[in-house]
Amino acid sequence: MTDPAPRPVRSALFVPASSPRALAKAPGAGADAVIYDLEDAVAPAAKPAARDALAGALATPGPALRIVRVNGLGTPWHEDDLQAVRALAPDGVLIPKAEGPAAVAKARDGTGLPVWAMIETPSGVLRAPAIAAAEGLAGLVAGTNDLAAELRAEGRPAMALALQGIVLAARAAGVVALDGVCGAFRDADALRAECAEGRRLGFDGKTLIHPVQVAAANAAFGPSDEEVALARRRIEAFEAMLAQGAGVAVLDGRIVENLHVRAARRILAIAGAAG
Ligand SMILES: CC(C)(COP(=O)(O)OP(=O)(O)OC[C@H]1O[C@@H](n2cnc3c(N)ncnc32)[C@H](O)[C@@H]1OP(=O)(O)O)[C@@H](O)C(=O)NCCC(=O)NCCSC(=O)C[C@H](O)C(=O)O
Ligand SMILES: [Mg+2]
Repeated sequence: MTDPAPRPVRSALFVPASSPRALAKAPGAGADAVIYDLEDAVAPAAKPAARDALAGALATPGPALRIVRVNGLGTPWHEDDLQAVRALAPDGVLIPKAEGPAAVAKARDGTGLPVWAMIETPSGVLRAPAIAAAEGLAGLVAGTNDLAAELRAEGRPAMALALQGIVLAARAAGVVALDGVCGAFRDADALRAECAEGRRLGFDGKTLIHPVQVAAANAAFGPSDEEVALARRRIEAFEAMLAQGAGVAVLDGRIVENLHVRAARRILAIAGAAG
């Protein structure tokens, strides 16, 4: 098992490519990634214009990772979307409703970009390990709205197995795992609770639908000051122990082993990258 790239993706803001105001606002929203959406946020009649609008939106590089969500395999827009994305060369392409590695290969071959895959159907959940292991796959994204509808599930607890399966598949393949959106975008408490739950499950970050949600996700999925301080102390304790020729250290009454040091280094890398 390898670890996801240290570039943090604590927050990934969906922005409808059909909304000029949102397109203008997204790069400055403070999210680690912006997902330019051509799929569900864009009405069928608006799709060609939304595709054209991406050229302007992606013209200026920004600090955020820039990913375009195309319409799915089997829709009338998929091929044109892939072609447009190849020409625009963002940082990645996101495929919705992924149900197998073939869809990943098609997106990778069609765009030449790292592929992100939404897991949001029962078949997608069951095949998440193969999707995550596909060549060129950078991350899995839980699509909790579609998934809830398809499962006829009510609320996140009813989707626990699926969410854990997505994290499990991502971890086994060493790719990033992003949690689904919190649709109640004016409800700060609901968002905080979902972020905390997502982090406990092991997700690296959360997808979002409104700029007002970015700060909470960055805070929840980034290491806290306490975590950074503890990580530093664990590394120091372990290195001091190594210098004395011992195999494990003890800090605050708890054992510190190699695995804790690896986790501590990852925390420091994320904290450093996130500034
Ligand atoms: C939900 C919204 C429709 C609300 O929009 P609005 O009513 O315009 O909100 P505000 O008036 O509060 O907006 C204030 C300003 O912020 C800009 N804005 C709003 N949302 C975004 C955004 N996502 N990115 C960038 N900027 C944004 C507005 O333009 C206002 O700007 P200004 O006028 O200049 O002040 C809207 O937030 C929205 O459309 N959100 C995205 C919805 C979306 O992308 N949905 C699809 C992805 S989620 C999904 O598909 C889940 C998954 O597939 C699953 O199955 O679970
Ligand atoms: Mg969806």
